[in-house]
Order: sequence, then structure tokens, then C-alpha cells
Amino acid sequence: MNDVLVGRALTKRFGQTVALGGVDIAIRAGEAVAIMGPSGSGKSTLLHCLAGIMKPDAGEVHLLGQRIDAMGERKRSALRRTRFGFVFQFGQLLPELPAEENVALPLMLGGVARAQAVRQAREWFAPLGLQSMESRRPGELSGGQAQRVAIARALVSKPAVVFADEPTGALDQRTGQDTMRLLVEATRHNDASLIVVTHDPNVAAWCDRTVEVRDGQLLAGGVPA
Ligand SMILES: Nc1ncnc2c1ncn2[C@@H]1O[C@H](COP(=O)(O)OP(=O)(O)OP(=O)(O)O)[C@@H](O)[C@H]1O
Repeated sequence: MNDVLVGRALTKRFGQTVALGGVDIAIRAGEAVAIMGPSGSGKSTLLHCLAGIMKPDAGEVHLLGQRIDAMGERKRSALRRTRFGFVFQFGQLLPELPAEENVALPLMLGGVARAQAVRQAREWFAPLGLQSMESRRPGELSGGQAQRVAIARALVSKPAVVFADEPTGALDQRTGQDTMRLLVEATRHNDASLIVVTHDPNVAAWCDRTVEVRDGQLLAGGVPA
């Protein structure tokens, strides 16, 4: 009930390596889930399969009841653009564009006219503590500010699910905690679900629950301490 994103029996191999060995996972509407586990355990592979970036060898991914893993690449990429948002370890902002255009980009790619898209993008700056940063280029922002611009970009299309892969990995402890709090609050405020891959228990602690991946298998997770 109320599952937004469901992965069933997800399996992915790279040569002899079984990166995912039949994983079942269900993400409910509005919840924040941390995916933890040792290096090489399959966390990123799981995230990429759920996000439609990677096709699993077997298994299924359903978004709001619609099977997405079997779609063609064009349809899947349109869906990624409109229904999913992404925050990566290093913001991955386009260095030549001002912050507001970086945020506006998903809207423009979806066909919104530039002026309108930038207007909508600007609305995100104050709530994320980015007042007067609109016209700065990514190189003129601190790591924490750049990550907040990336959060705005992930949410601007009102996605159903935001995926974050080590979103605080490049930040110091304090900035990382502030950034994670903003990420969780902003996704919650927008009724989006959040899936965060992290090594850091302090990051996972912001989420509603944690699941652990070991050797391509999902271990039962709990509510973070
Ligand atoms: N493109 C690829 N080609 C070959 N092997 C891969 C590829 N991507 C991942 N793997 C392997 O699959 C396994 C799972 O990798 P994955 O990146 O999902 O782990 P992870 O838990 O995210 O690790 P980390 O925390 O170090 O990022 C690893 O053994 C990895 O070496």
C-alpha cells in the first residue's frame, strides 16, 4: 500500500561478479530510506537499477504501479527527467551556467520556456538559504552551497522520488549534516520519497529507515538510532 517505487528480485551481474543477487525493496510515499553497506556490496547498482539508469539482468522495477525497467531508453529517460530527481556526491552542476539556470535545466529539458523556468528556479533559493546566489557560477559557490543548488535542481520538477548517492561525501561533517537536514526537509515538504546511498551513520540517521546491502543481498534494516 502506498508504495511509490518497488524493486522485485533485482539481479545484476558484471562478468563473474554478482552485484545484486535478487533484491526486493519497496519505498513508500514520502519516506526517506538510507541504503548502507560495505564498499562494493551493491548499493550504487541497486540505486541505478531503481532509478532506471541501469537495466537489471532480471527482476522488475515499478514506479507508481507502472513497470519501468522494460521500457525503451527514450521513455525511461523522459521518466527519469520528470519523476525522479538526483543529487550526486559532487553536485555535478554545469560550470558555465549560473546557479539559477542549473536549477532551471530540468524544467527547460521538459519544455518549459527559459524565462518561466528561471522564475520557478529562483523560488528555491531562499528556502535553501541561497539568497543572492542566483547568478553565481558553481565555481563561485562553496561545496555546501553547490550541494544546495543540486538539491534545488533535484526537486524543481516536483519528482516522486529523489535519489542521492553519497550527497554529503565531499563535505565536512558540519556542512554535511546541514545539507542532509535540508535535503530531508525539502523532499518531505515536496511529498517526495528519498533514497540515499551513504557510508555515514550520521547521514542515515536523518532517514526514516535504513536498509543494508551485503554481497548483493538486502539485510533487514531498522529505524536509525
Ligand atoms: N560497470 C561495472 N563493471 C564491472 N563491475 C562492476 C561495475 N559496476 C559495479 N561493479 C561491481 O559490482 C559490485 C557492486 O558495486 P557497487 O558500485 O554497486 O557497490 P557499492 O556498494 O556502491 O560500492 P561503494 O560503496 O564502494 O561505492 C562490486 O564488486 C563492483 O566492483
